[in-house]
This record gives sequence, C-alpha cells and structure tokens, in this order.
Amino acid sequence: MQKIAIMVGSVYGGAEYVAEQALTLLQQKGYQVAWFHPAVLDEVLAFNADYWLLISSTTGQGDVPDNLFPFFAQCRDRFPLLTGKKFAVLAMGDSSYGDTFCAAGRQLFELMTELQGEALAPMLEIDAGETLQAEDVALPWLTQHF
Ligand SMILES: Cc1cc2nc3c(=O)[nH]c(=O)nc-3n(C[C@H](O)[C@H](O)[C@H](O)COP(=O)(O)O)c2cc1C
Repeated sequence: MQKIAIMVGSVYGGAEYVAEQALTLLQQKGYQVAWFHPAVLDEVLAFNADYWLLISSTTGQGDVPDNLFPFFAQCRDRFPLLTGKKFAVLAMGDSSYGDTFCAAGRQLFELMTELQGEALAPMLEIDAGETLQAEDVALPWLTQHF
C-alpha cells in the first residue's frame, strides 16, 4: 500500500478542513495516509511516505503559517533529500494580496523541488476571493493526480 504524509499550514482552519476531506478521499482511494499536525520532520521521515502532500494557506505578507513554519525550517536547514519520492502542494490564498498571492505554497513547492522531490503536478492555487468552498476545487484536483 502506498503511503501519503499530509502536512498542513493553517491560521483560521480553512486548510485544515480541506486536509480532513483530502485524508478521507485518499484513504478511500486505497492509500495509507497519515496527517502530521503539527508536522515534525523526524516523525514524517520515520513514516517513510511515497508522497508528501502539503496543504497550506499564506499569512502575514507571504508567510508560511506558524503551525507549518517549524517543519518548513527543518526541511530547509536539514535538507532531507526526497529523491525517488513525489510531492504535491495545494496552496490557499487570496489574490487581493497581489504579489504575495499563495506565496507560502510557492516557498514550499520550491523547497520540495530543491530537495529533489518529483512534483506530481504544478501547484494548485485556491483563491479565497473566487472560491467559497476550497474543497470543491481541491478534491477534484486530488482525484486527478493521486
Ligand atoms: C492576516 C492575513 C494575511 C494574509 N496574507 C496573505 C498573503 O500574503 N497572500 C495570500 O495569498 N493570502 C493571504 N491571506 C489569505 C489567506 O491565506 C486565505 O484567506 C486562506 O484561505 C486562509 O486559510 P486558513 O483558514 O487555512 O488560514 C491572508 C489572510 C490574513 C487574515
């Protein structure tokens, strides 16, 4: 059974809600799924997932939320290579923030690429200004790519 590790960055719970739905969907598709909250690099590495799924909103001025930032920093500082592993990034933001739209997701995507992970797909951007229910966009995208 292939394994998926889910890591979530959220301030107001929107990304967490999407992650809950993603977890159920991916389990129904036959994956072994673990949601690490908050994500701790050693625990994620010990799970030895085939896929890393990062679901994150953006806060501040293009920042990774506090509940995902330690994991982001651990990956950046310890640089665990993801060679042979795949990743996907689902970014939630608001285009009214202009240049920093989904910037946390972009930082995560770039870092996973630097770690030699293989992107399953280009990053999904969900714009809170356009999409009332993020899961309506997220779940079809996950179904398509997993
Ligand atoms: C204080 C604050 C700062 C934000 N900064 C950004 C930003 O820089 N870029 C962006 O795309 N969205 C930004 N957003 C929008 C959130 O990322 C968006 O509403 C998201 O859906 C929230 O998800 P969450 O409920 O999981 O935190 C900001 C929202 C707030 C309240």
